[in-house]
Amino acid sequence: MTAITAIDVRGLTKRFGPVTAVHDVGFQVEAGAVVAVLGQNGAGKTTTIEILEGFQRADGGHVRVLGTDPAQADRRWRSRIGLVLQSTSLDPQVTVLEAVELHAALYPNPRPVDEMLAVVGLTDDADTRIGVLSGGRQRRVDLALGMVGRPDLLFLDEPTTGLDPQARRSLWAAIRELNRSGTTILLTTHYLDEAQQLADRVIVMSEGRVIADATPDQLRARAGGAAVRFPLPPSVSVPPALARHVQDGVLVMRGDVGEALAAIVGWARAQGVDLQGLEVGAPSLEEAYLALTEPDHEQADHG
Ligand SMILES: Nc1ncnc2c1ncn2[C@@H]1O[C@H](COP(=O)(O)OP(=O)(O)OP(=O)(O)O)[C@@H](O)[C@H]1O
Repeated sequence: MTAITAIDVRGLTKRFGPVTAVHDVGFQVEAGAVVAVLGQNGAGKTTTIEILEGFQRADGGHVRVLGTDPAQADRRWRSRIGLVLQSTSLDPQVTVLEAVELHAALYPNPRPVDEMLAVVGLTDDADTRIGVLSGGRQRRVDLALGMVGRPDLLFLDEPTTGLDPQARRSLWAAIRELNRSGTTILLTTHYLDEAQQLADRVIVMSEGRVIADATPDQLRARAGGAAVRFPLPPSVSVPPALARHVQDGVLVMRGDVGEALAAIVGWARAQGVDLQGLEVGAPSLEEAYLALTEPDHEQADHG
């Protein structure tokens, strides 16, 4: 592919009756990048991505995907796009091998099917009927179908929702491998660790608008300086001055690290609390994301 910009969106708007689902959205995705689109339920992610995939029409704005307006796209364009949708209905009677072979036949230059099965860790399940696979293994089949056509651009909608940690890690490895081979990837996820692991850039949507477009590290840096974190052991209670910094069972203090440490260490010594698990570091991507999308989320600055 010669174009440098795989996705170019400007002033994109989409309304459903009185609801403006997408409002003046703009972003670009460079060829070769992995970009994650994050946002709460109803933020407008699916609508935006379905417009990029050519499944919905925009009401306004400029959209180019691999240099083409998806609303006008032809089969050749479609053969350069891979899709892993949130839910796929596969024929439970066909085997894994058959499903991937059938799908590969739709593309002009597919990957060898056995190689594809190896990448997603399904070699041993090649002859298993899809209906008897676990949910996680079915998700690997979805991924194999999305990747087998050697797409220039892959849309991944919540690729690892519901998978166990090992399966998620091996799917991340498969996604990275595909990206290294040159595929641009746009993914949606509700897992911040997934975005941190995979994405070069994160686009955060809220109420139909883009509210942040930056690298994960930039978002973390924007969320404030280092924080001191201490996951509270069960049944340990903290005094009121510290209690207001507790979020989901974790004591999180920002601001002057020395002061925060002194307060925690002083209290822990007095109470005989073991400080195993105490950490000092930049805010996690999850903390940065929550600060952006939930304005009331506690931005604890101790004192
Ligand atoms: N076909 C439709 N008809 C009417 N309203 C719709 C339609 N599709 C989406 N919406 C509305 O548009 C807004 C954006 O929805 P969208 O599905 O794009 O959000 P999302 O960020 O993908 O959410 P989720 O994380 O739940 O998938 C919501 O208010 C939703 O109710």
